[in-house]
Amino acid sequence: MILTVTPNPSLDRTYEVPSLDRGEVIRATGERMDPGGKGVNVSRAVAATGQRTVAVLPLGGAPGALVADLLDQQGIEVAPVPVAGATRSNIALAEADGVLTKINAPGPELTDAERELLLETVRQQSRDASWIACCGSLPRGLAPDWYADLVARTHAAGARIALDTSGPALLAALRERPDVVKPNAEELSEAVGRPLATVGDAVKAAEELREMGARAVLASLGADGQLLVSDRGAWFGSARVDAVRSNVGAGDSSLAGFLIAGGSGPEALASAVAHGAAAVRLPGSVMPTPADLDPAAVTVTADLPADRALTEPVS
Ligand SMILES: Nc1ncnc2c1ncn2[C@@H]1O[C@H](COP(=O)(O)OP(=O)(O)OP(=O)(O)O)[C@@H](O)[C@H]1O
Ligand SMILES: O=P(O)(O)OC[C@@]1(O)O[C@H](CO)[C@@H](O)[C@@H]1O
Repeated sequence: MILTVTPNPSLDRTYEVPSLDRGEVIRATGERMDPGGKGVNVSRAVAATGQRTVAVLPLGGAPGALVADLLDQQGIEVAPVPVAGATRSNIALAEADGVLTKINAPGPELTDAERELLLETVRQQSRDASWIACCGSLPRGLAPDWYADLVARTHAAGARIALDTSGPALLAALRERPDVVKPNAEELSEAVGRPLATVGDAVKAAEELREMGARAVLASLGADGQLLVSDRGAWFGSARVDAVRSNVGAGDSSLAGFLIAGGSGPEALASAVAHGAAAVRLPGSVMPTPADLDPAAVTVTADLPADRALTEPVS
């Protein structure tokens, strides 16, 4: 079973708009609602493959009830932590030319009792977990070392940890040796404090994250593909996508693909890339089913294209 932990889930509301004109009333041409938050998306993607997953998440207020309903409709097993504050709503504005603007709300502040209940729920659910994916930003009330503490506790109980977060929460948790971390290019650049212009720059940064404690680094580089750096070696994977519809949750879909394929080595990287490529062909944060995957379009190589310039360099 793959357990996911999303301390700050969201109701994701996507509006399709012709274009963004600041200061004007913009009439949306389409709208959709998805249960969101990075770990929630990982659970949705794992469940789409038929594997068992449980999502641990605080839920509160009317948006929280809606998230619970949407997850129920999708058949996702949830271990909810009731909280007094309302679950946040995150807004995505998708323009006709493909540009996506996101507004992520801070979310409710968790009380001491809610924080304890969240940890206790993770502890109870982690008994049958092969992997625990800890994902997303931390809500107010959880200190930056909250993930570090969770990694230390769950490692002691024998589960493997995948971590997808950023900033101080990522840096603190690295010290507890998570089994894999999944930064995107911006998060990787921020963690090492340098710009990334080439695949080689990303490889060096991933190696540095390993020196800081990560056992493996699965770095997602947007349209350029993904990189896996571990004690077994380093590989680069990519897949061509002709029509990108939405990249919301593509990283989460990738992490799910990586974990369901065993969570290490080139086969798991190939699965991560296939899931990322399939996710961007789908609208909003819809997660791919096995029928959406095109494994034949994926290339994985140990011959790293170090000099290749990143399509979207991070400055
Ligand atoms: N434009 C694209 N063309 C082809 N593949 C893409 C594109 N954008 C993303 N992907 C695939 O999806 C993966 C994840 O994308 P990205 O690096 O943007 O993740 P992310 O920033 O973590 O996303 P999120 O936080 O929304 O889940 C990429 O590594 C790649 O495999
Ligand atoms: O604010 P965070 O926790 O960093 O990210 C939250 C979020 O942007 O991540 C998911 C996509 O990866 C969305 O479902 C959700 O809205």
